[in-house]
Amino acid sequence: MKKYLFNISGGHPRSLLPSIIAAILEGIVKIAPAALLVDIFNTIYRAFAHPEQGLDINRMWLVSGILCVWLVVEYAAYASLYDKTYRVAYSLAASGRLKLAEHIRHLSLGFFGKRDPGDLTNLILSDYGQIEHTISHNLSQLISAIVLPTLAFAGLMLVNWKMALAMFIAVPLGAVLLRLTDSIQSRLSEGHIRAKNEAASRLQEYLSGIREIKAHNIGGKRFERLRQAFDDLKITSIRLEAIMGPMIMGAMLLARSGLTCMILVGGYLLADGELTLPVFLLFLLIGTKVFEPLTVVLMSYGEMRYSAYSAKRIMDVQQEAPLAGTAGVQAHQRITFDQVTFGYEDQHPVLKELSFTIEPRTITALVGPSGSGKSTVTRLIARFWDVQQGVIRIGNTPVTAMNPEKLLQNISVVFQDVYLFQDTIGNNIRVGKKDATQAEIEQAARKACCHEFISSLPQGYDTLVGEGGSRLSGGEKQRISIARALLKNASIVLLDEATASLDPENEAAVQQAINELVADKTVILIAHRLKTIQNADQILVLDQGHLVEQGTHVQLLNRSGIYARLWQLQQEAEGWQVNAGMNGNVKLT
Ligand SMILES: Nc1ncnc2c1ncn2[C@@H]1O[C@H](COP(=O)(O)OP(=O)(O)OP(=O)(O)O)[C@@H](O)[C@H]1O
Repeated sequence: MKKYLFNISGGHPRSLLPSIIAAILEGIVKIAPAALLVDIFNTIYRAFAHPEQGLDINRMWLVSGILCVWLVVEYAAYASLYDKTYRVAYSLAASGRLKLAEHIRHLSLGFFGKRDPGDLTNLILSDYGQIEHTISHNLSQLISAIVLPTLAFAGLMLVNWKMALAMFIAVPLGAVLLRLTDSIQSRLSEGHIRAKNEAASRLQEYLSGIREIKAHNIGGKRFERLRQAFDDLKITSIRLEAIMGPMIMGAMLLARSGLTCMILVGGYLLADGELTLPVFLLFLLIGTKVFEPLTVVLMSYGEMRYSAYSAKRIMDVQQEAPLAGTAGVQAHQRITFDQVTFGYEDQHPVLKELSFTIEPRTITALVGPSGSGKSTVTRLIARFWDVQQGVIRIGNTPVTAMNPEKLLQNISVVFQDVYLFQDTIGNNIRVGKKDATQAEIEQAARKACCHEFISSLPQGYDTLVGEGGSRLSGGEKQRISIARALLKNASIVLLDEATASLDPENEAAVQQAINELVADKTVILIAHRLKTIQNADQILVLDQGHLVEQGTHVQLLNRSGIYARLWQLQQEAEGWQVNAGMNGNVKLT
């Protein structure tokens, strides 16, 4: 129970205290009128036993009056309970969701490789939703189910212990039966959450890949994966209800069988004269009232177990260690790779014993075949992952000792696939510097050659871009991301050259924007077209994770190695021209 409360409260069980106290008070308020009912029974019984005295109508008025006033007290207790539980439930879930999202941001990107996006979405939305429901509904029911029977048991023991024992004798048996189902429930909940995550991931894949699905006409196949995921979800949902339902029902009926037991015992005690009729009626009345919350809580037992599993999933992610490091970062420092070996999976290194130095304020180009590890080098400098062997230093400090946030303040990254937030263009540029003024934003946009096209839009910088920037062209998105980087003005620039897929006009604009960005910076550039890096201070040639050549453009050409071969190939490709004849045939010359 303690661990359950600890987990569902996100490690802050004290925050549940107001709602627990409110639930206990509400339980007491609910059971208290039972004592008045005894008095009414007695008054009526006396009137029947001694007809000559008649019914004490004044006492009936008095007790009814107190019961009326008590309704107001009950209302106040309910209102306080609702206020406390809903406030706590929604506050805990809201702050927990944000805390978790913030925590995830501090984890290495390796964490995201292990989890599906649907899994993480469900974790933040659905698992917290489950906990929200448990705190707002099930927790007060659980407290009622503990408080009411306990108080009733204690009180009734004083009235007639045999009847009290008979009434409650089966409750522990029901509880034991329920405990026995715990491991089955956990396994079923786990399977259900897994199926839910898979369905969410497949749905996300289907929706985000809808363009490719249409273009390649693969709807049927992809839809099959989606259908399969939803089928699995249906099967696990039915299995969860079909197996757990009868078990919970069984426990519930077992617990309630105490009522029958009590009626039998009461019959014998009445016959022996050990029990008076009013007391017997009192037991009957309280019996039905006490088993009510117990029944309700047993009906929600499955939900509570499910939320315990949701809470465990959340706690597991919260316990993932964020990237460590506290050291600050100085601008314009040398970057050193010293015998660096790294693999996304431990057994498969993609960079092998890599050593090189990048001097401040120089341009280093990374060249090599696809999959040789160029992007990985840039990701390691930004510490998206930590290396397994060797060390990367900026100045004399290993990046693993640096505070990841401070490190990233010193780095501008321009990816090939630009992601824009669903916000205005101005705010997308402001990502580079939170407190930037409109003038600074426009200045950065001018340098990045995008001010003109932004100004030509009807709402200018206030134009909303679609999700991921879907309403802008590739070149426009590139320039906006360069404007962001210009505004950030970090001393290290990691650049994935992206001009290859642009039309000549956009390419020239993006190239001009890049030239503005890299001035006086330490630049690490992933180069796909070698003609753009002839003036780089050094070129590192990677092949299957090894550094195979290093030097300037001229030095590497003279070595007649891989770089010279790649250069030759690209020169030949540049010489080709596409001539489309009148008949539409395409000819390479
Ligand atoms: N997130 C990841 N998880 C697992 N493996 C990865 C991941 N990213 C890249 N890899 C693998 O690491 C290797 C190096 O990839 P990397 O992206 O660094 O190469 P690259 O030289 O930049 O390739 P390209 O020029 O095609 O972009 C490849 O074999 C790739 O499949």
